[in-house]
Amino acid sequence: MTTLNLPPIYKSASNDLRSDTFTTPTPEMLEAVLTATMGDSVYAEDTDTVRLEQEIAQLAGMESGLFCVSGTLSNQIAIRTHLMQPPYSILCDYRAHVYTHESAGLAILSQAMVSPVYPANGNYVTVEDLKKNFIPDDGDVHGAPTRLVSLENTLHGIITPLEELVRIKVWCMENNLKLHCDGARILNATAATGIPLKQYGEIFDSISICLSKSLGAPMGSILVGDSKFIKKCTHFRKQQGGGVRQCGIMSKMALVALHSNWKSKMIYSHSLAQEMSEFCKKHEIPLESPADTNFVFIDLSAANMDPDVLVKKGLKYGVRLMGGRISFHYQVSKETLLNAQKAVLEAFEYAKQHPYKSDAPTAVYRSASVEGLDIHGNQIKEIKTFKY
Ligand SMILES: Cc1ncc(COP(=O)(O)O)c(C=O)c1O
Ligand SMILES: C[C@@H](O)[C@H](N)C(=O)O
Repeated sequence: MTTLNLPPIYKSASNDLRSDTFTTPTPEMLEAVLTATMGDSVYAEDTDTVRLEQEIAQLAGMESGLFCVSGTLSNQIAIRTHLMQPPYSILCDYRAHVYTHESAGLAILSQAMVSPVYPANGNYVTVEDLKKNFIPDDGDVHGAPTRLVSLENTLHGIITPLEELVRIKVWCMENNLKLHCDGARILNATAATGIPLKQYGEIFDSISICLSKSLGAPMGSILVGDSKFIKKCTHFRKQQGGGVRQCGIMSKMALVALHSNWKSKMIYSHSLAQEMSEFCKKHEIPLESPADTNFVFIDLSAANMDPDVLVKKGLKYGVRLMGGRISFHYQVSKETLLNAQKAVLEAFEYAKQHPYKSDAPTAVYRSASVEGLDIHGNQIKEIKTFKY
């Protein structure tokens, strides 16, 4: 095994709590690239990619898998493939990524209306919530009948209980609805609950499984479903520019991540989130939702906390934050957790003296670096306000 002399750019994301998307490739992943297969993936000729797709599909108990360069692409082509003959609509949580953060893909690619669902329990959607927002295909020309339910598990790090997923599945079958899972962090759910991915696979018609989130690969997702469905998704993937050539470079790094002890890595990140959650509770810092897995969501409005102050406190302690969402992943160090706790507590104490109220719409994520540089590398005059 050669020892690559990596340039500093490959610094680990040990102090980056903006998202679990910020993990950087490990030296082992980079070494593996040197022996990656080099087939053209548009023709499904790349052995490492085919292997990755098959391994993930098998893990999920599904017939086929398809490599997508992003979770957004994976979600959008899945939903597009399930839907036939508009007008139609989909049901999803009002916070769902497919609805709020995929650039209106549902409206543009699928021509779908969305009925956003507000869970009565505040955390995860139940079948009762869905029934309240269901649009029947009863011939009424005013409506866009519900054709698909898209769930996100985990959503904001919250796990939907298996029994609720089963209840939703039964209802979907009774109403001839497709059921998709945005499983960007379904591996976190399976690591936290011990429920095999295959059991989730029995419930959903399709699952988008991100490689680039807590699993720690640098890129990509695997969309799983039955073979006929995946064959059609391949068509939409090409249409959307997702047919990539020598994909083995990416697939080999994902295989390294998949063959590592990913469950214990995720459980470690969940333990950090738990420590942060307990710390917040100890100091009566309000949280938006339970820290079931790798996220802690500070309730900024209840805390009267200015997200910009929190981000700046983070920088003071050498921690990268984006706002009230604090994201943990396996590369985060214990030292970073302690520094983040200092930053959060100081921001909370500051908020007591300078309560922050804002009715302005706030972005949830940001595309600019928290180090004060925008995406073009120009110095940001001031850090933008955003919700998380
Ligand atoms: C829940 C969820 N779904 C889907 C995505 C989209 O994944 P990608 O960023 O790879 O498009 C993300 C963000 O990365 C996400 O957080
Ligand atoms: C920014 C957002 O799209 C990404 N999925 C995240 O959770 O960080």
